[in-house]
Amino acid sequence: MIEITNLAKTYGTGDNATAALKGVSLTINDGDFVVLLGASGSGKSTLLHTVSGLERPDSGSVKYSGTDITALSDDKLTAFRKEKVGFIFQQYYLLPNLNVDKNVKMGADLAGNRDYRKIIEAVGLSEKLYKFPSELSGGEQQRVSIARALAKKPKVMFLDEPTGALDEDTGRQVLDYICKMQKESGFAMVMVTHNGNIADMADTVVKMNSGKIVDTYSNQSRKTAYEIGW
Ligand SMILES: Nc1ncnc2c1ncn2[C@@H]1O[C@H](COP(=O)(O)OP(=O)(O)OP(=O)(O)O)[C@@H](O)[C@H]1O
Repeated sequence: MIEITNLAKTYGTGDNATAALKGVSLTINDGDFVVLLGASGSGKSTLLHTVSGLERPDSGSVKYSGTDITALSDDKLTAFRKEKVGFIFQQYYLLPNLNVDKNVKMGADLAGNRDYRKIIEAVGLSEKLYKFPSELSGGEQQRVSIARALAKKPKVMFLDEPTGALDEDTGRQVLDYICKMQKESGFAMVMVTHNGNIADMADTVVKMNSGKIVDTYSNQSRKTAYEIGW
């Protein structure tokens, strides 16, 4: 369980100050799929970054099963990110000089996971094992980044606009892969998206405005990537 309490973060100072988070509290249960919605600049990415330990908040706490990651030293926070969380971003951050196999192996090595070829197969890239990122389509590159994140066997997966750069067909395919993997592995997922339809796939939907949570609701049942509008 992740307990987020009174999280606040301001960028810049004086006339340049922007309060990106103004006291956000939220509980994320194990295995939950949470979708974060809100207008541009409402604080979604800042929330994702502070909850995942990529950035430090100014105040408030983020407790993973009781451990407050905001109180960890830099070294311990880095170790926490390596061991516990996975990231999938709109930009894929693949290493251009490593082939598909090696890019995914990098994630797998962090978790001592020798079974990572199965994940490459599950995202449908077994045929592309020795291709370099520049030789792949956008959707294929995104699937490599998903496979790399999954290979870490994270407890929580953070996704920032994972389908933002993809066409509808590829976007649905990628979301379907992610959800299948989530069902199998049982990790929690927190996804930022501008596509409001994806909210129908979530357990919990959180709406942000101006650095605050303005609405939270749960869906009775989750739709699949092929059942939602686009
Ligand atoms: N590194 C930064 N330096 C200064 N201001 C920042 C920084 N990162 C974010 N901000 C500001 O904080 C506010 C919240 O930004 P954030 O990226 O969290 O919003 P968002 O809801 O994710 O937006 P988008 O949907 O456009 O990605 C915005 O006003 C933004 O300009």
